[in-house]
Amino acid sequence: MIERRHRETPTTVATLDDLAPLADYSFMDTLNCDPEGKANGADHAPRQVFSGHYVPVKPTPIENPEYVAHGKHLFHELGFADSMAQSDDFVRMFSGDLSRVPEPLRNVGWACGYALSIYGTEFYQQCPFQTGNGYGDGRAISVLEAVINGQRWEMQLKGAGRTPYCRGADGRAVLRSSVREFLAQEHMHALGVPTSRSLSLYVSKTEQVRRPWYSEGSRSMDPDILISEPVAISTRVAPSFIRVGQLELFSRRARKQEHPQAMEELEKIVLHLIDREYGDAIDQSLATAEKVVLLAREFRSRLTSLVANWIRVGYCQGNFNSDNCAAGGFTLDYGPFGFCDVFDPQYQPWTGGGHHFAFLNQPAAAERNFHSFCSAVRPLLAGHPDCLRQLEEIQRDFPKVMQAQMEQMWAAKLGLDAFDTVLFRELATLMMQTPVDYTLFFRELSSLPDEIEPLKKSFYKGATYAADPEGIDKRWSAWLTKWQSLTQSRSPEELSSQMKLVNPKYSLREWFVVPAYQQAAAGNYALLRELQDVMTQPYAEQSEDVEKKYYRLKPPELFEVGGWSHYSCSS
Ligand SMILES: Nc1ncnc2c1ncn2[C@@H]1O[C@H](COP(=O)(O)OP(=O)(O)OP(=O)(O)O)[C@@H](O)[C@H]1O
Ligand SMILES: [Mg+2]
Repeated sequence: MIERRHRETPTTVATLDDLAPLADYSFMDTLNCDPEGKANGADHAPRQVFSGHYVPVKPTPIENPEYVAHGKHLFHELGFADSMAQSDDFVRMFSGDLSRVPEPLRNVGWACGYALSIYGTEFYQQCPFQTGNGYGDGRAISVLEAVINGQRWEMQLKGAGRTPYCRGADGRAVLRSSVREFLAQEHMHALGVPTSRSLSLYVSKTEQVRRPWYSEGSRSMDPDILISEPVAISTRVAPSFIRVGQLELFSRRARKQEHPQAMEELEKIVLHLIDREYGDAIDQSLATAEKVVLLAREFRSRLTSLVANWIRVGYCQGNFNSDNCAAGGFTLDYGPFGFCDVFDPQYQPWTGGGHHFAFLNQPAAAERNFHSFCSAVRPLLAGHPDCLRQLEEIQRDFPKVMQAQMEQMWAAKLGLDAFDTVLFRELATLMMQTPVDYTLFFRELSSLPDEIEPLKKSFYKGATYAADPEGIDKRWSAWLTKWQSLTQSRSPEELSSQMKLVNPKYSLREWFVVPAYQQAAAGNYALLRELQDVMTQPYAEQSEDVEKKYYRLKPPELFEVGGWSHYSCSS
């Protein structure tokens, strides 16, 4: 759990003409296109898509696009020149206008269907046709696969207009949600947590859409007004965007024998997933059934590690359905997410999300998604009893592996060689009763305080604390003494610096992001840039100025305010 070093390659891509030859659309030869799809991609009305892995769709460009931000670290990793993000042809392409891209870039993108399971239960109601054939990328359109420095990346526009899966909605994303997703992806990567990455963000200077939102200072749970917001297109990048829900779609069709190619389509999408996400871990020459067993084992390892990392950094995904669970084991879909302030096992910023997706329930939610994954790939093991048995075992042991990851993570946060149940239980109780700011507490602890005074910087001092401050302080002192005795064998310098690579100093709290997207909507990107800077070095001490602004408790007046502490709509 250390901060990623950014592998930078020399700039080789300075223009779209340099990028064009790196494009590789070979997936179109191995995966199936929707037979009813239109080659020109003029396919924007909601309809059922009965088969095929992808539908050709032309993005709908936003009007009068303006540059907002680009992912500088990703640009450098890819060898892209920073100046390209503001060049006319790049802006045009990544704000949705593919009409003039240089060959061999194509002027039609693609969208994919997927199914939905919520907490392990299959859903069809969200599909306008009640069949599952109308659900999928409703506003996400991929425009390119490219092999850059030996690595393959898919680039996907979000908010690029309607697709056959739009369900009657506008296919747009507003600047607010795009800024949130853009910053969070960069922050997550810098935290060392696997994630889709931010490439670029453009806003329209003229096009707006209406969305339900909160009036200023509103304490309502649900939005109480409709506001007009500028539309934006952000581009995210990953080796693939295959979701657990996507495997489920093809598996459901195979199970119900919906068409003659259904089983073959399931096998193809699973092999494609292995190729894009697990190429290093799974030997290509194996038979499909053996590959599937290895895939399940590797995905379990990635998913459990991912969720332990989310909890390490205080992240709640909020809507951890199977369609928001990337089969490559990284964070996907920053919708109603949040980074917590107060430590609260039930923290869930999304008012529609329910407790099953709350902060410390994420391991259980991940298990449900893993069950959905196992059910989806199981048909490929028919006739292979040994592989079926192995898959069952892998599925059955999920909680054990998850628990081991969690204990390892808590031990690392506390600078311990091994997890100590008693110490942790007392800490969790104290953190809830005081309560503490999660980020501040662990960061202060990482400086190895002699007494509890420095830790008090993280105290919110709620009713339980106020009723008996001396009593609680005493328990904190006793806890600290016990913790000190367990860490004594390590050199203090080494312990502290190791803990500071596990416990970030800065986290992307919602009340930092709100003013940044508000300013951005008024055309001022200064705060957004500052946040981009601060939050891409979350483990660094940074300047006194930065510390004063971003290393502090959440102001009391911002608790329980709609849009700042909770939200119902994320798009
Ligand atoms: N404005 C919109 N127009 C069309 N489809 C939409 C819109 N907003 C959301 N959707 C679709 O509704 C579904 C549920 O939305 P959700 O918030 O999980 O996804 P999202 O944030 O749009 O997408 P992703 O999971 O791709 O990050 C998704 O399939 C999404 O494509
Ligand atoms: Mg989603």
